[in-house]
Amino acid sequence: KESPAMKFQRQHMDPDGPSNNSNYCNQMMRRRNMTEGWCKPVNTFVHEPLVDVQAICLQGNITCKNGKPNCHKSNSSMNITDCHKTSGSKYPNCDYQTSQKERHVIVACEGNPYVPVHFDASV
Ligand SMILES: Nc1ncnc2c1ncn2[C@@H]1O[C@H](C(=O)NS(=O)(=O)C[C@H]2[C@@H](O)[C@H](n3ccc(=O)[nH]c3=O)O[C@@H]2CO)[C@@H](O)[C@H]1O
Repeated sequence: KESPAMKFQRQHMDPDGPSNNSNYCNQMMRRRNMTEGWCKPVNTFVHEPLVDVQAICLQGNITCKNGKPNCHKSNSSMNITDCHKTSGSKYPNCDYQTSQKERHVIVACEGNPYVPVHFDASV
């Protein structure tokens, strides 16, 4: 069974990216298995070293969107790519818009070791 930490890495980590090709999201959403059963509507990939994203758990503690107290906001902005399902996207042909951004990242952390398990937002 995939752990929450490994699920976070599968869904949100791409240190080697971004390739600024407009097909990045179409490729990566499939490759990371987020187009099975449905087209996941929104997904962000973070293009920073895993250790830097794990370090967010030690940074600004804030309330998550769901009201839980275990979210943390990165001190500095990070290289990310937002993938948004297009209006024309029809399962199983999931189609995404690829947007490269520099944003502060907000993740939820859990466990021991205390690591990212959920991507909450970017600001
Ligand atoms: N405080 C917590 N503490 C611990 N765990 C917590 C906590 N909160 C949730 N989980 C868990 O996380 C799991 C999960 O998949 N949550 S999810 O909301 O659907 C994820 C969102 C995100 O993937 C994506 N998105 C969204 C915006 C954006 O900019 N970028 C972007 O990528 O869209 C998704 C839907 O919004 C679920 O098991 C839930 O129980």
